[in-house]
Amino acid sequence: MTTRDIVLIALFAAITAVMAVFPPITLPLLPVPVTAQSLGVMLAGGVLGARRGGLAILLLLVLVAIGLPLLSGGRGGLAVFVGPTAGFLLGWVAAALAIGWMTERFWDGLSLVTATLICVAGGIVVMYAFGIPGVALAAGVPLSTAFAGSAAFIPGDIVKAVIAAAVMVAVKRSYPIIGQAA
Ligand SMILES: O=C(O)CCCC[C@@H]1SC[C@@H]2NC(=O)N[C@@H]21
Repeated sequence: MTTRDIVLIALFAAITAVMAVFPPITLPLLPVPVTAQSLGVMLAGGVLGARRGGLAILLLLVLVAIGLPLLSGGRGGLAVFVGPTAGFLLGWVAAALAIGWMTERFWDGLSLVTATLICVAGGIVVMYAFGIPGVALAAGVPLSTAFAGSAAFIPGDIVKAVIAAAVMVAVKRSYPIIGQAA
């Protein structure tokens, strides 16, 4: 781990935190907001790779846990880790790791299409695999309701996946971080 790695990890934790300035939007069925922060998660994994991307999101969650109001709506503190969005928060780390791992694996041929598919696989499939059971458990709703309620996030998350993919491809061209010697 170099000084540059630490700076990049802190930078992407900060970028994801800043995305909390967009007000949370609540949809019917579930007490889980639409948030721009899942875009930060995709960017962390897709630009930094698995290890640094996962650490960036972990750092953000540690700062949230110690009470900083870095989640949308100015939320923070330990309570969020037992609330209805706890599964999604855990899924953020898993998603950054998965997106980072897939980006490293497909680095040489990375195109807008590949990067979008990677962000959808990590930022929707992996993230929701943690979030849906988490919200069912914490909010006391059936898994089917958690599943149906979460489907409403998909269109927005696909838009975020395309934006993240465009950034990943642009960064790969101009300032590649993945695939570089530390
Ligand atoms: O702020 C929180 O406590 C976490 C919110 C998690 C929201 C999830 S992330 C995936 C899905 N897409 C969204 O826009 N919202 C949910």
